[in-house]
Amino acid sequence: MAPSTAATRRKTAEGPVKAGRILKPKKEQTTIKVSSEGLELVFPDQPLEEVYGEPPAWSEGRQQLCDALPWFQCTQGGMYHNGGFCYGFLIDADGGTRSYLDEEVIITRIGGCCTKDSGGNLKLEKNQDLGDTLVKSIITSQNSKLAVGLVLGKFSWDLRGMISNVVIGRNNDVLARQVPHRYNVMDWFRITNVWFEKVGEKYGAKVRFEKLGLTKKSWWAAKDSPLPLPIEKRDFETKVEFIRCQGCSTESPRIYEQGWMCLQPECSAFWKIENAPPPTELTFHPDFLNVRSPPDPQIRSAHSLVPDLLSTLDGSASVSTSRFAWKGIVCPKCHKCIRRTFWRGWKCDDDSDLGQESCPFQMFMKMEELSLRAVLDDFELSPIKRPIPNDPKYSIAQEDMSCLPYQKLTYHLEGVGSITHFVSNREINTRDNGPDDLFVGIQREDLGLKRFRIKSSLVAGTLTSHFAVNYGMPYKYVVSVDSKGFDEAPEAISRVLGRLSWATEKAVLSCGGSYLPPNELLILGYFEGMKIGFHDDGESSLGPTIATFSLGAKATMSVRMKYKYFNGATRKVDATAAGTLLQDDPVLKNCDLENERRALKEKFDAGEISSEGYNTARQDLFKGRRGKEAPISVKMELHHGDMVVMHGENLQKYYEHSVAPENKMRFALTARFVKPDHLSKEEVQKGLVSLTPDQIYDGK
Ligand SMILES: O=C(O)CCC(=O)C(=O)O
Repeated sequence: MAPSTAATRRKTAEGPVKAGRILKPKKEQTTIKVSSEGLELVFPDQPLEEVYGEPPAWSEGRQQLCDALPWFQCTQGGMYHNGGFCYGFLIDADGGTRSYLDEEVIITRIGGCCTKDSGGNLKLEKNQDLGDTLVKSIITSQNSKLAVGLVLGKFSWDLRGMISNVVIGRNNDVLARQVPHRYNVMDWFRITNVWFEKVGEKYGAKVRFEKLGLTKKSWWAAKDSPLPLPIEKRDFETKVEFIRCQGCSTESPRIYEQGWMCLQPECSAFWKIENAPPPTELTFHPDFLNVRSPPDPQIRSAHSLVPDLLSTLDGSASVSTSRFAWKGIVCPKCHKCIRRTFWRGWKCDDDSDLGQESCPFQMFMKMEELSLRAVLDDFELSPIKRPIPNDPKYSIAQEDMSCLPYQKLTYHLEGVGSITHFVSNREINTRDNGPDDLFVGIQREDLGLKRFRIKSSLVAGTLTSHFAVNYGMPYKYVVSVDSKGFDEAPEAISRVLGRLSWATEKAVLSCGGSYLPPNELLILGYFEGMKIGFHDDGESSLGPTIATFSLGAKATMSVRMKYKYFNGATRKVDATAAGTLLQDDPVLKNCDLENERRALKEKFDAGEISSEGYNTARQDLFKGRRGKEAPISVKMELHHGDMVVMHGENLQKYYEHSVAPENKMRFALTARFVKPDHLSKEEVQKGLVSLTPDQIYDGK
């Protein structure tokens, strides 16, 4: 027999708890509630039992976990599947009715096909069958003898000032164990059974996992529980009984104590014990819980449970800036999953996950300099003068000779603004203190580049896919980046500021604008595979001009109209709810339904239709149309040494841009004018620029 669990059986006043659906109690409640298909059972709180050990890896945030574990790369949902296989599974608050967990066996629902009801509880909204992607991938992993990594979530809430940790336990009751963290890596498990249960009027899939390594006591076992029996003393003879259904001739296992049922949803005998619906209080058959599969060397995991990324880093620049080097690691001291927040490495008490206890571990690499040869495939082989792209899909640039040796290309977006691309070349790049020297210089400085949390991210805690640091006036847009004063700026930064001031002036004056000297410089650093997604740099505290200087790897910059201006309405929340109409539709050139929208706007402006009439007409116009992203208007290849100046407030208001570098290391240094109003004296002080004559750039 398998070792008996030492789980404390918890009883309610009414009797044993029959299900493991956990509801978050309201603040003032002092009891834990467990629902059994609508029936809420209340039992008194009791002290938490200590667990036997420590998880091999853990995190308080989902992002950290996913960043460090290759077998659990899903920031949402309970299952990580890829290419048709299930690799990782989260056992969290909503395992469904009859969830079960002991030291070696876990039974839970497969997830998916659910919506949240008004209380935030998951409800099956449609039948989950063998065609469901999650069900298919779990069955494929089972058939392929692929072990699945399990993560135990802590369902915690503050109960009378103490954190409760509730785990579903043996015979469907609830274990109150001190699960140490929000996410706790358990172990590798084999999938032993996948079947369907009726839930209300629908049916959904369930899975039984069995721990692969039976020799070691599980860390989540109760502290004082007995050690597991040695393998040679285990009972591998007990088997789950399989019975053939007379209706569909398919075998189903005997899973429930109360009787055998056909578990094929399409069979008329499905979910019936002797032709009658089963009792609501179903429990698992002891054999189904106690059966253990004999060791099978063919069942293996596809990954390491806790990858040792650090041991693979040799300190060379090409390794430390590669894609895998900005993955998370598992702290070798405290086993916390840590993201690579810092340019030079990892720090266990980084501030990417707020409110965590700290551990002194940090791993900062020396970061050897990367040569231009390593990041530019066509270094020394690239054309001295680049042909101007004239793909009719995109806006065509106008070239002028006013800034030679730069090729000066200007894209005019009617009624919106202009984008000026200063295309560099070998002559410019190789000059003393030019882009080639600056690429080396900037790598030598410890600029304090860091990844920050994206404030508006759909998935809380997402970090930017680039490192950033700000100099000069504070710039708090998109991410809040602590600003350092220009008086602390290294030489290379001041020289870049000189260049960007030159480019800003040239671009702005040539389109009749007024030049505001930049007083802020944001440095972005990209490793292999990093990028900046679509965003705008518009903010009322910023001037209308933004100038960017590129160093290192080539990148593609794309500029497109924002969704709402292209479509005339905000994004639909879901297929049924229409997006909100723009209050004041600018009807930009090349927006969707441009002529129709313009005609309606003209009628409205001329007072021929009321505001309701205008809205109804627009709603009719957009009816049944799927909104879509605007096509790319301007596409630019940004090369080492190039500068781009975006000018016009409306450009940031109506358009957005993204940049995707192509190789291992790139820096983008972006200068803006931040309006000094509302800033403190100290903040204004940071933005004071005094370039030496040598740092002022003359365009050569
Ligand atoms: O990497 C780049 O060139 C883009 C920089 C950028 O978009 C920004 O700083 O807002």
